[in-house]
Amino acid sequence: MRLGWAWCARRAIRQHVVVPRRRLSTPTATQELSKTRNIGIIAHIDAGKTTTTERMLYYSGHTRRIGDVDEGSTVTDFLPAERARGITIQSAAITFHWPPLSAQAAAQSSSLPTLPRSLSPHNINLIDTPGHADFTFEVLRSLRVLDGAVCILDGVAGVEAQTEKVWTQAGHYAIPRIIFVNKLDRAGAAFSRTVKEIGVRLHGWPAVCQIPWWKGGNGDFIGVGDVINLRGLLWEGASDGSQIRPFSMQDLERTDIGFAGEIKKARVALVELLSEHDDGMVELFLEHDEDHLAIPGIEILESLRRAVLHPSQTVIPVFAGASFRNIGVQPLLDAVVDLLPSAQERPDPEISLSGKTSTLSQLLSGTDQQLQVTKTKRPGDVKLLTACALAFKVVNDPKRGILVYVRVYSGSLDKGCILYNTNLEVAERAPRLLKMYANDAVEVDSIPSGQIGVITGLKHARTGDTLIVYRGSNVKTQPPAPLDSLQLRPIHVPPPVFFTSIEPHSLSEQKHVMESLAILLREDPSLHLSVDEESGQTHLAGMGDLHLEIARDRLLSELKAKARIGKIEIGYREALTTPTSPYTYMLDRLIAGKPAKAGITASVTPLDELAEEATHGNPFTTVYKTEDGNTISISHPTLPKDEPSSHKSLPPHLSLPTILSAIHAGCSAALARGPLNSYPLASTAISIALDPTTHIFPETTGAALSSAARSAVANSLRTANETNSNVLMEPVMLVTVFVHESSLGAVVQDLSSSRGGHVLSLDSTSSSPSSSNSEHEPLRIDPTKIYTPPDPFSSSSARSGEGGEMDNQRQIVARVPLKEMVGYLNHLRALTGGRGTFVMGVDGFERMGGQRQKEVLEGRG
Ligand SMILES: Nc1nc2c(ncn2[C@@H]2O[C@H](COP(=O)(O)OP(=O)(O)OP(=O)(O)O)[C@@H](O)[C@H]2O)c(=O)[nH]1
Repeated sequence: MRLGWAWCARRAIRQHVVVPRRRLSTPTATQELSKTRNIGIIAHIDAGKTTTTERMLYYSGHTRRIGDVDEGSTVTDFLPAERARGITIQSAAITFHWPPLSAQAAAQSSSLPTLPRSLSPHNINLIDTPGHADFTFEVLRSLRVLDGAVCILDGVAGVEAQTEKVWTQAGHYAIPRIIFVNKLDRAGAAFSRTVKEIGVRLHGWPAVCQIPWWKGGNGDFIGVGDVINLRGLLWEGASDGSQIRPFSMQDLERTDIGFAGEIKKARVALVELLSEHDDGMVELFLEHDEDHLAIPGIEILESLRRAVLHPSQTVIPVFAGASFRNIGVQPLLDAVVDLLPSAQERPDPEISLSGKTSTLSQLLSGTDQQLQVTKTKRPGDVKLLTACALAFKVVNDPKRGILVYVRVYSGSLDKGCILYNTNLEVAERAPRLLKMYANDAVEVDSIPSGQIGVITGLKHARTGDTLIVYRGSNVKTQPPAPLDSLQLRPIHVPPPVFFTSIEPHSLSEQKHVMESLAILLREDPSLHLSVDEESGQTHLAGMGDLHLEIARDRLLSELKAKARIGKIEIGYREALTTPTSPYTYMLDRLIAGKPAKAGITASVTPLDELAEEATHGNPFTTVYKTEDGNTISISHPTLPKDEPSSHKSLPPHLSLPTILSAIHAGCSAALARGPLNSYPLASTAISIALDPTTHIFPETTGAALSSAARSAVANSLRTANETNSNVLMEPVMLVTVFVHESSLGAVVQDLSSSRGGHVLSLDSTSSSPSSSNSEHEPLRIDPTKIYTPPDPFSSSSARSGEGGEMDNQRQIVARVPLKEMVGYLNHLRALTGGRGTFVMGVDGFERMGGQRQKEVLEGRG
């Protein structure tokens, strides 16, 4: 027997064939979408994502040597900061083919289910995602553009906390997933236990598609048993893992009868499992006289595929390997092609338009009832849309400048097209389009729907922005409403909880420092920058201390900014305790050499959500919400929003939208710095009462209104602080800790007594906070009902499989102040003998106790 991919990869590698660039750049427009896989690799930090990706690139013939994470020579971890730390920080998107293009000759058909899809070359767009909790938003942003995912688990550590978190997030996006249990060569590796954990902690039925092959039953890890095709695959000979020797069941029965028997058991279990989830498999089973072993491998593959593509995926195909030893990667690539969907097979992307949500195809076909209502005035306008894409990653490449990675969802982005950015409300031309092959780029003329590519030369687009092309577009004009508000898959980024100060070494360095910061912010919108005009201080805020550490390193080393960076501190917030009376600020001075005049009447109150709800939908009131749970409510009783023709009291150069956005900007600036200790305000409601007869003059400009709003709000906040003294709020985290039962008491005691946390629940690991809060209850699976092959090393492993320690795993969910969680991992490890893990996310801001507030205000916090 000869394996198609093994043969092709071997030939490509033997001849040192790096597939010619021009061939790779075959116009993507002509490539069949059905032969494209947009996939991501998700996992816990250090599970082996980068190591596996390097092998994928090598076997696809794309690289000539296998990069090594430990040597810092990988293709995907290409930022110096990533290489230095050996971790992935930024998602890199790479395109390659599997099987290699040279396998074309071996392919006879790929669309018919009589042969596996993996016999003919497919275009794989691979997004490598970071594993560290501080980079959760990197992961979320990547998830939005994926059509499928490979989750890599460390076969020693099993399912880890971060994996569970990302897995659940991927589930919310309904992304079909398969699992690769990696590192099976390591001492303590336990495949069986890991498979059971998949069932219990990832809430799905593991479909064991491969079982590990240990030499002599308990020796080195040498290959896998292929349960789908009933054979053994032995990696031998070449050290690069390119030579794989297949063993038929007959061969195995002669040489390793125990292993052959286990493959058969696994096959029976696989068919039984599929029969419970796929009617097609029941029919096949009956057709083949109820003989589990007689069903052809291709039929098993098709049944698995149907189960994986089911919208609420409950069957999780599991594969085995050790990437570092070059074992298992080629069949994993086959599984990507065979089991994960093409863009055509994915549900329509979610959009929001004029604040309503719908899907892209409903919008394009005009079938969405909700949207019909909002666009009644000009229903034809959405038909002007010719292409729609999401900028999912911005990377500053030292050689090529700013690269904007996009996923196209409809139409085609053509070289030179004019893109309208609906987030930033600017239009810009796309001068060059590229396809990225790791560090290599190939210029293309277009990026069609369903594909991932790169635009260079854009000046504005940031990570997360929606880019549209419409008929009649022009760099100077906006698209007609409602197209101008179209947003693809919007995500919510919670407020930053750490910050640091940045001070350029000298005035002459300031420009470069600010430009470098602007690059960082374009790349990563979960970083926030605030410049305080009064003190001249610049603050950079982020989601975690590592997040800011990496930003700092990149700023200084990579972008060569010359600045002093302060220590990383917790981002506290300020809040009011009582409301203020309305305060009017009248501005009358020169701005940029011209007379400017404007008035603003503002009052500030602790946020009352009910009152805010009551104003919703009122044409005489405009409400903005800011990220820290503040609201800015502007009442304009003589200026109805939907009747601009009645705004006769306004000077001709001012429109209501200009006025509102200027006031919004001024209020936001005032909220960024509170009077108590210069922290931003949270849970504060600003009310502005706008009366054109007393606040707007012929000399009123947007800048004047903004400045007046800022002063009015800042004065109100100061008054509140002087009379009633404002309070500090601190970030509180929702923490989920996974521990063995024996450590439960100590960990709970530590969280609730020493760290001032509130334990919300104690549970077995079969429920998670994120899923239990959701409308869909997670599937609870009895681990004794999951098939697994025996673990030869189970007695020496840290956790046992069948029942055993896994049943004694406990999950603690608690709310704990962030300050108490700094450095918690080391403490948890000490309390749990190294076995406890945790994940956390911001749950909100809470008022601090008097003593703690005093400590922070005195600089001891
Ligand atoms: N023994 C063994 N070690 C492995 C295997 N795969 C990866 N490693 C090692 O595990 C460590 C982490 O591997 P990476 O590939 O960087 O893991 P990662 O998941 O990309 O990590 P992040 O980028 O930080 O999220 C490295 O030291 C690898 O050499 C394997 O199959 N066996």
